[in-house]
Amino acid sequence: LIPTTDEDPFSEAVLADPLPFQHRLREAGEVVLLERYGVYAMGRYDTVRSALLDWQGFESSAGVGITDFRAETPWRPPSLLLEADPPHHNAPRSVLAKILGPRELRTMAPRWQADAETLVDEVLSRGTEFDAVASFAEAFPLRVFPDAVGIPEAGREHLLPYGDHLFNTFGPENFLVEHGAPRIAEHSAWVNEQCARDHISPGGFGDAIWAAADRGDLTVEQAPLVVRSLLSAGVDTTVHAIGAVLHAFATHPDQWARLREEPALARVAFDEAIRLEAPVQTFFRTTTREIELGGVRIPERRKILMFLGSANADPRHWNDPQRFDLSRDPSGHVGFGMGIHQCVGQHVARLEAVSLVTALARRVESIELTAEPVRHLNNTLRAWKTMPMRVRLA
Ligand code: HEM
Ligand SMILES: CC(C)Cc1ccc(C(=O)O)cc1
Repeated sequence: LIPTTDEDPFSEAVLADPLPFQHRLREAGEVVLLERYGVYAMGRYDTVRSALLDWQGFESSAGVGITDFRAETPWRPPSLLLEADPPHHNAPRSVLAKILGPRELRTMAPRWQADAETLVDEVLSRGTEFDAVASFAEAFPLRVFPDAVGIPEAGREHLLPYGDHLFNTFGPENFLVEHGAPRIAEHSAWVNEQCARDHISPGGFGDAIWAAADRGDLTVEQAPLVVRSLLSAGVDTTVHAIGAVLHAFATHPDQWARLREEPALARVAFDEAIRLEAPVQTFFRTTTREIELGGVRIPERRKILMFLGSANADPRHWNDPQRFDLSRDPSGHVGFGMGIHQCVGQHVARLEAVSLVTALARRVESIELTAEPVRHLNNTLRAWKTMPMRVRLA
């Protein structure tokens, strides 16, 4: 007998507060049939982790959204990394892994740290009360990342809405997808234009991708799509990850005090916030054969919804999972995925967040919320729209 539920994980209520649904999902079994969509779901840590590692059984090339690319034409050409499996996945992945690796980023660390201090000084010069989303979570990634990719200044306002719609399209065509549909052609046209070689300035990530094509590590047809991956995956995710870190510290003042005593804790704080808040909550895989899990026989070619946020909050694997605790070892969390598709940009994201948090910790004694923060709803992302904050200067 297959555990089933007729709940809608993409409803406004569940997207606004997914924890109660995730608890019911974990309790219902290892694999649960979501009747409303005819797809299967998994919310426990062990099950999600093993499915992510089994890329042969649970493939990405049919898309990581609810639609099966074999049945429906995707709204944009599939990603050569996210929506590809070995062997096609291999070359684009190894090219990006080299470009976005921790060693390559070492040259950017001092520059991003200085940019973060400049931004913090600018914001604090205007006062000690502000909206942390607009002033920091959105402002910092948009200040450093497009320049690091090497795209022109004009039109960067297309980046956030492009990514927001992309992440919505991983879910069903609900109110959120309808909201973004009218302008996505315009955002998409701009994003695709920036991936062309003549829009990329020398020295950045985009230039390195085109250099890989010159070397023959990529074809010239693949290069623009690999640049598109950076513009698709590298903006909204870091914006909402920084929002998650700031929200975690603002709601756990004792952990902010610990960070100020030991600034090196900024790195583990980033991963602990990603574990706890999981800016990327869910995505799908597609079964390539009949798979039996938890006594449930999943037919082949069925979509499986992986709940990363739920896995990161599973009490079967984590002690006191809802606590933001800098003395915890968050390694093994699935907030960046796991296995061959694990986030190739995580070091970029970590460097952005650590740069900003370190700059704040130098100047700010304490942070607190001055009003209830407001959620930004998205079918995939867990995000804040506004986060009213007050700081006390050191
Ligand atoms: C904190 C911010 C971020 C989070 C939470 C995040 C999360 C993820 C997750 C969960 C995956 C796995 C997707 C899957 O298994 O299907 C992934 C893959 C990926 N991410 Fe990130 N990401 C972040 C930042 C970035 C940044 C800054 C970049 C680019 C600079 C990036 C580029 C990618 C790419 C290209 C993939 C596909 C990798 C592959 O399929 O081999 N991400 N990310
Ligand atoms: C969590 C992932 C779904 C984020 C992501 C988005 C887009 C791409 C791409 O390659 O376009 C890669 C990764």
